[in-house]
Amino acid sequence: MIIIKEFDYEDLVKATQSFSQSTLVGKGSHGSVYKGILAAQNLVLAVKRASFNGQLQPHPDNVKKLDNEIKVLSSLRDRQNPPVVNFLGMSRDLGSKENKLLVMEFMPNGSLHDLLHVSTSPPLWTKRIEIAVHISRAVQFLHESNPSVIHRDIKSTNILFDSNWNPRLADFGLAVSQPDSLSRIQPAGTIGYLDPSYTSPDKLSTKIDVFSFGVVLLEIISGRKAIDLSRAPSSVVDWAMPLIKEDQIAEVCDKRVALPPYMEAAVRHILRVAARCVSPEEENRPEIAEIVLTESCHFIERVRFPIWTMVLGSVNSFMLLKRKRIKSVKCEKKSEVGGEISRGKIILREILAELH
Ligand SMILES: Nc1ncnc2c1ncn2[C@@H]1O[C@H](COP(=O)(O)OP(=O)(O)OP(=O)(O)O)[C@@H](O)[C@H]1O
Repeated sequence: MIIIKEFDYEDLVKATQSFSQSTLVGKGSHGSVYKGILAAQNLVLAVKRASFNGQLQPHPDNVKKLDNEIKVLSSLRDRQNPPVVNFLGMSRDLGSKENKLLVMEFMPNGSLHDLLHVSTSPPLWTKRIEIAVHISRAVQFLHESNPSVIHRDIKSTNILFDSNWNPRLADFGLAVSQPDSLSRIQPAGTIGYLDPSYTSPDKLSTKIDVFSFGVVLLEIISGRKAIDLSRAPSSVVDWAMPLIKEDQIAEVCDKRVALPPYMEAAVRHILRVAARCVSPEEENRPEIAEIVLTESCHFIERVRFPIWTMVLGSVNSFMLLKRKRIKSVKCEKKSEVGGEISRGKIILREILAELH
């Protein structure tokens, strides 16, 4: 992986065709992201610029958020292949706020939000579980980084897929790094994902990310948006919680894709984890490490187990077939050896002979 820390501003202007509409990927609350191609280095980039908010200069609040994003992403850069969007660098400091640009690896496969709510082919259940496990690891990576990072805006639009369709956490505009002066940071986030008890700066903790992660889990399993005003209740949490409590798992599951019976246990487990994550009381929510280290192993084991039962099932059918075919052989063998040879041994010997 090529890591370039500082990009020439003019090169980025050229790469994005002067921030043309045709290269605009999307606009967020504080910045716009453009797709850029640096032909010389054979790099496809996502270039983020602070929004101007109708002014001639980028708005200072937006520049602050972009600065924050650069600071947090650069602090997470050390690890190889981090589960967050790959930070490549920024524009060389020319002393002008207008020229401040964040440069990331381009994520070509859209967001989890699009996959769940826009795509005409919603993800299969194994993919959903894989995504859930990946995101839990990404959140753990942030919380266990040194210094620890709280994302504060975990949501399906901020989970982007890389070229291998692995989900990565993006948009660190609201992220806080622990040594920051926490007492001055006002609560922020996105309605529908925001921990309702996060009402004052002193309530900031990693558990607010755990709450948002729980909402994302509910979204992944149900295929419902975090907030859908066309439904009652509009919040996925308010809708799903009573159903999970009554163990009405099938009711919560996205009906666009049939849930294979062997995956029911894994999905039930994820929904129970989600219910704990979105618990109104912070102390009842698990730490992300607990979810990743214990629960995700269960997800995988529970999903893999049926594969083994299928393999064992096929071996069993094969044995039965063989058993029928060698029934007569068995009698001949018995008389041949003149002794009591166990039925199992003969069957096994015959099968092994055939396999040779
Ligand atoms: N590295 C990237 N590669 C490809 N697309 C990206 C990348 N980063 C962001 N985007 C896309 O650019 C758009 C703007 O992203 P941004 O993170 O600024 O805001 P947002 O998450 O959409 O909104 P908000 O800031 O309100 O949370 C989104 O459509 C997002 O999917």
